[in-house]
Amino acid sequence: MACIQKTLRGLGVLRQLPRESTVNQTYCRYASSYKYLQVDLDKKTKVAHLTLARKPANSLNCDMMKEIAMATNELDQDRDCKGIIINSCVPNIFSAGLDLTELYQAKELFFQDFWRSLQAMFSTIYGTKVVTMAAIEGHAPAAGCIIALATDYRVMSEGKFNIGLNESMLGIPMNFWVKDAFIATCGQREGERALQLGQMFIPSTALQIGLVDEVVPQELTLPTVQKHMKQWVKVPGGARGLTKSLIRQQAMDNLKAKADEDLLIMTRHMLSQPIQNTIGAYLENMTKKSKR
Ligand SMILES: CCCCCCCC/C=C\CC(=O)SCCNC(=O)CCNC(=O)[C@H](O)C(C)(C)COP(=O)(O)OP(=O)(O)OC[C@H]1O[C@@H](n2cnc3c(N)ncnc32)[C@H](O)[C@@H]1OP(=O)(O)O
Repeated sequence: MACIQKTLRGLGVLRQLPRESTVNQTYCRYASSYKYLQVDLDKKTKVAHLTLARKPANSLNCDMMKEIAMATNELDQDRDCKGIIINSCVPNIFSAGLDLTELYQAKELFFQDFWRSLQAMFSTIYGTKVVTMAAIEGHAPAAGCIIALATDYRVMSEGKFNIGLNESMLGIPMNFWVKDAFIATCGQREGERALQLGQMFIPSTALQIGLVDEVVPQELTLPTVQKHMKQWVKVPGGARGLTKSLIRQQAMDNLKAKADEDLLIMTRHMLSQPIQNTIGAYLENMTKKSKR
């Protein structure tokens, strides 16, 4: 917890977090606190479900990313929470990645807030001591994939879904902490290939390269994650949590140390005319596609 708070403070996000909620004995303590999430903590199992709930595609706008960081931070501090399952209430879409409508023609100040919120969302999930798992019941491109990469265990549904980091296909260069998270999960060779090509993977290939840990029929995705979570939370939390920190601390420290530099580089790239043109064209295509 101290580690996450230090990082969030470093990223300038902690001051935006709400004060710790007052403890009450309700079953779902967090249920109505968020606009774009449903957060339910089961005090018996000590497992929370953090459900992404921004229709139509769970595209991640600035406020939603802040909410995800806040909710994860709140659960991280809750003695009644040992595990967080991230899933989606949008059929066939885990998350469509960053909200491109907010990135298009963004003002610099807004973009900075947006990018810091992305950094905070990732580092809060990546750095929490509690067990985190993703139930990926549909598409998970770009920042959707980044949320999944931040967790400890990923189960994806069979089907015509894609997961991966397609940024270079959008003309957008990869940044260091996303690259590091991908390579930590899939290895150097896959990283070199997949990130340069901006490759998206169908579930079976994602499984082969280690991007997800299991692929199951869609209706079994959440139950499978719940089954694994039950096992993981039985491991003594102190030892497991410290082991997790030991493994992830270096990446957390790097992100904290280089967050401002990352922001500067991404501001320059993302607000540049060529990338703005690409995002504009991409949005136009999506609008045409959904009118068809
Ligand atoms: C950009 C910075 C990069 C820097 C590199 C560092 C790493 C940064 C991290 C991440 C970068 C990103 O996340 S960029 C976003 C990339 N996302 C995508 O490329 C996905 C785009 N969407 C899709 O491919 C598809 O929508 C889908 C496969 C997710 C689902 O397809 P489906 O056919 O089921 O649905 P529709 O395409 O009709 O979409 C429904 C609805 O949602 C809107 N939508 C979808 N995606 C986005 C989005 N990313 N932002 C905003 N809006 C989105 C789409 O327009 C439809 O809207 P309408 O119904 O209103 O038309």
